[in-house]
Amino acid sequence: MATLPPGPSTPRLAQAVSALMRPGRGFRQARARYGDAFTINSPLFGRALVISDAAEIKQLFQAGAEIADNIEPNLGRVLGSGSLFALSGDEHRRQRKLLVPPFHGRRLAAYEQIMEEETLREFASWPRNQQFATLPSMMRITLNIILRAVFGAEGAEFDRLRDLLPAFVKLGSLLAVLPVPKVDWGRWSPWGRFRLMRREYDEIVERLIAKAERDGSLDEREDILALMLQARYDDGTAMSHGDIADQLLTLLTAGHETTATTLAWAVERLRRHPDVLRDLTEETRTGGKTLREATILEVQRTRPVIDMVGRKIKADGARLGRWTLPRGQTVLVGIALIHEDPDLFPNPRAFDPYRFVGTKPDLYQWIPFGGGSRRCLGAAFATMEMNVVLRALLRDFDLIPTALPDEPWHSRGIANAPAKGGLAVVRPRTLIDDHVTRSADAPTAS
Ligand code: HEM
Repeated sequence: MATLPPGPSTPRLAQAVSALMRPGRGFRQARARYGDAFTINSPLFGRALVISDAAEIKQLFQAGAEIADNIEPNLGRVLGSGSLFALSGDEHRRQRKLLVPPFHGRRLAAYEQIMEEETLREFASWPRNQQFATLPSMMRITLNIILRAVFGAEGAEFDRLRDLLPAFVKLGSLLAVLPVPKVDWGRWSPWGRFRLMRREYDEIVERLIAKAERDGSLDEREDILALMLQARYDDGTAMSHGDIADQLLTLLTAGHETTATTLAWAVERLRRHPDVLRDLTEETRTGGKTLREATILEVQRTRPVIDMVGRKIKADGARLGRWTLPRGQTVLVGIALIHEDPDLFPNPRAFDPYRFVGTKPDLYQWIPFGGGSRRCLGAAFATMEMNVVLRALLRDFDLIPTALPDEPWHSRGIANAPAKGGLAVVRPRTLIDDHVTRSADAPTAS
């Protein structure tokens, strides 16, 4: 048996409850006590090695699927056996190859219009001069964006999915971090309710697929469902309807809450950093984006909404940095831990977007999207989405700074959100503001 580093000796359940109640804290305390690698014991992962050393993380992310691959947590059971989250090795590679094209280049640019429209639609309902939590609003924006990107035109099925998915994702996200019970408690149990929702989701998707297959202009559509129906594996075969349903659900769930919680954190951080907010507002209103892009990077560094990713060791005696690991060993990468490494990010607890101005982060050190061959498929999509939403916010509203204490972390199951939902107070910008800004910017006559 491999010698793993020491770690907290509290019982499994206590470690899991603490991780849910106070996300991030347990890992930080363990790192302070045991160093950058330690062992935890959790009901979901068993005895797992947690690493946060940059070189070891890089090695793990770069290891081939025959050395380190999918951790296979409950996500597969929640999202379906065809979901990318459930697949390993060649099958993962095969499916991922088909899913990459909609998330890059020209295809990606086609979604910007949807992002702007959905943002403005939601912003129209924002209360003015009155405190409100932005998270529910960000959730509606990101849900509507991903629904439209995935299914294209709106309609009855679309409306039903808009109602069904928030509850479905919320329950699924919680079930994904709980062990599956050995006994089936029937339809009223959380898993039972989840199965009923899944059945309804499958029926809706089947109807949408049938409609799309009758659509004479399928090849002109930009939505992901249409692209998947036309995609072919290397051997020329098409995706099965079951696999399409699983992948679409994967995109709908993975792409919705994570982006919304990051946006709520952006609001929370910016209101507490008025200097950054002022520069950012000015930049946006004069058409720039450099500081906004850096701000998104810094929000994700300081408030990574997913605080760990995992891999399962697939080879006997695999070497990972200082460790020789047995087949089956779970390794977790502490995302928040490496983001707080002072050797990589000086003064790491400070919120300082300027650190990313004029430089791109190292993608093995700045890892809110994970890394390697399983890195988040929607990273570019999410980044563009956050950029569009923040651009509209800063352009159309004055976000009022606050002296309130920082919002603590709150675990929603998979994603960690600001506990008060990213409270905001906004004042709409008026034509008078625009006029004043323009006059102030204009060169003064001597
Ligand atoms: C700020 C927003 C987001 C964050 C923080 C995030 C984070 C992550 C993380 C940490 C992983 C696991 C990576 C690993 O194991 O190395 C992941 C995987 C994934 N994400 Fe995201 N994600 C975000 C948005 C999105 C969006 C918008 C989509 C789709 C539209 C998406 C789709 C996926 C998919 C399909 C995977 C599985 C990739 C695979 O197994 O090959 N994510 N994401």
